[in-house]
Amino acid sequence: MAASEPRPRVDRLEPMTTYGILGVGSIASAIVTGLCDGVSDAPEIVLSPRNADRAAALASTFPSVRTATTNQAVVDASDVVLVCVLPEQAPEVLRGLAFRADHRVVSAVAGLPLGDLAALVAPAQEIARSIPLMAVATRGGTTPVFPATPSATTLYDLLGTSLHVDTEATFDAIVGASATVAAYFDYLGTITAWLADRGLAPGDAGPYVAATFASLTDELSRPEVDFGALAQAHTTPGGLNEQFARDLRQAGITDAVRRGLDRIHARVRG
Ligand SMILES: NC(=O)C1=CN([C@@H]2O[C@H](COP(=O)(O)OP(=O)(O)OC[C@H]3O[C@@H](n4cnc5c(N)ncnc54)[C@H](OP(=O)(O)O)[C@@H]3O)[C@@H](O)[C@H]2O)C=CC1
Repeated sequence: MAASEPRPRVDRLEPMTTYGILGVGSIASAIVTGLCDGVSDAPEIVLSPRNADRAAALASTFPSVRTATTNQAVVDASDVVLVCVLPEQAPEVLRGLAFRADHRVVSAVAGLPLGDLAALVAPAQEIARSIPLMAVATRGGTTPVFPATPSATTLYDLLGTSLHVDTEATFDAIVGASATVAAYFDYLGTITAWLADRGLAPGDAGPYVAATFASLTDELSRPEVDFGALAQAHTTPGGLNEQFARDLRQAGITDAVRRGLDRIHARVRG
């Protein structure tokens, strides 16, 4: 199945769950799309009013989606509240809202610790952090959740697979690891620019590099993925892949990646 083709939904939705979403940006749009696109019994979803154009576009595309007039109206109408605002916006947005004890809260906000989140949404008890990626739009996301509350695991199993994480420190390490995507594209961009500098038309260089790495997707899709074995499988002794990997290691790239991750982890842990 192509990566962009929506997967069939696994039917594990609790009956009558209404999702409320605070912050209708990129990740919220992906979640709404994954919950609703091609789904005949999509859940009711209530969107916060800010970013009205994006909310209106989702509401007009999916019949079970509507926009509330205030953030409090989103919370009042919802069983499960998804927090999808930016980290710096979250305390102010949540502080002004009244939650019920039976509200379930799932936060996508990177860097907002569970304890701080719990204080902001009190008296709600069932609270989880999560790291959704854009693949949730096609129900192909693997989403780390901490703790693995029923509402968080149900939601992300509908959107692909939930990954249950045991401690908040490990969860924050995954937040750090998820910050490596821009660097990955920068790496591919560097290879593309280098090829263009050596005469390949820029319009051909990008698609060539993209196709080279896209062709590896199947190898990444296996549940028992082993990066050491994959590296070995792509290495001929004395060959070009071996030389390039050695050059990068000797230049300190591996250590730089670890140091960068350490710095991100420290930042996420505050
Ligand atoms: N994008 C991603 O791949 C991932 C994102 N996340 C997390 O998800 C969260 C959202 O990220 P992302 O979707 O990329 O960010 P966006 O900036 O795209 O979305 C945030 C949205 O929140 C809205 N907003 C701001 N203030 C309020 C408010 N008072 N009430 C209601 N809505 C408000 C913003 O509106 P406006 O534009 O008008 O300011 C914007 O639409 C972040 O905390 C991020 O850490 C986590 C994993 C992956």
